[in-house]
Amino acid sequence: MTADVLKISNATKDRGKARVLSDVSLTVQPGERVALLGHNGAGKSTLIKAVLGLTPIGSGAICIDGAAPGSTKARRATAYLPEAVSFHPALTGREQLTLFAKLDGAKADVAGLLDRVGLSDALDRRIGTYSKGMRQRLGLAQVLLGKPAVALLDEPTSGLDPISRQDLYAIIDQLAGQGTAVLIASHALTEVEARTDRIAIMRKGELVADDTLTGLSRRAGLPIRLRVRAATDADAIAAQIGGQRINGASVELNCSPEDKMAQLRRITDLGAAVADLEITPPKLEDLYRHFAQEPKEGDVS
Ligand SMILES: Nc1ncnc2c1ncn2[C@@H]1O[C@H](COP(=O)(O)OP(=O)(O)OP(=O)(O)O)[C@@H](O)[C@H]1O
Repeated sequence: MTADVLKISNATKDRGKARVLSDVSLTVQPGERVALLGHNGAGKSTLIKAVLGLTPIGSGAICIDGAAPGSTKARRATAYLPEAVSFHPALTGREQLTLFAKLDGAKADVAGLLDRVGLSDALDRRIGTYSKGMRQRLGLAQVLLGKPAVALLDEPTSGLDPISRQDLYAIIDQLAGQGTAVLIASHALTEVEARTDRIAIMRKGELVADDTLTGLSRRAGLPIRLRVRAATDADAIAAQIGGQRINGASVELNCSPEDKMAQLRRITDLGAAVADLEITPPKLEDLYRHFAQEPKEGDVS
């Protein structure tokens, strides 16, 4: 089993009378990409700041590659990309990254790194002329530079166009591929659904879910949608399997995760009467709504 390179155990923090972190335990392993989700004010930034050693926790423990937050070892092992990363506008991308490499004491292939993040055409341009997406890419080049054990990325794709977002996630994949444990705080559910290994959801300072998409689906028990396209007679299919006719040719029905296989067997028993079958599991958006929203009175969790 791989060791957890980031280990947060029962972290609790109060700000005045408000509990902003409540018994939060979360681990990230080398090469793992974990999404940290939650409504505004749920405590994501506070947790990241605590890992960076910028704000102390009241009780519990945080361990980064075996070291305490804020210690020299932890700081060397951690890279952080804030939501709106800023650099010296008068420096070029190459100069800025060379400066970081010197500060880091690392021998770096600066031009190669800038090429990796798609900035090879802009390496000798002043950062003041960069777009937001270019600055984010430069920020990720800085993260890649240190080969960190842990990378904390706060809304890394906010304000970027769709292609830049995809590029950024490709770079994040490279980062994880080199063994970095990546924690991504985000509100972009569709992106993290496709590009992370595990989803952690915070609600009012508590970690209310921490699992793979499949695990979250199972726990939430939200229905799976089956859409059956009839070869000729949709009414006959609806009569046999139930569900609703949604157009001339298809029938749609929802089933629980436990009933899925039984339903599929009933559908395949219909043989050539079925032309096609689509299975749609709950989307992260539905799962997020399920876990991040406050339970209503009478709900059983
Ligand atoms: N410096 C501060 N002083 C007092 N309270 C703060 C401070 N920073 C954050 N808080 C409070 O701590 C709680 C958690 O805030 P935090 O910024 O961690 O949430 P978040 O999940 O990162 O939200 P967002 O998605 O809006 O960035 C909120 O109630 C917030 O008002």
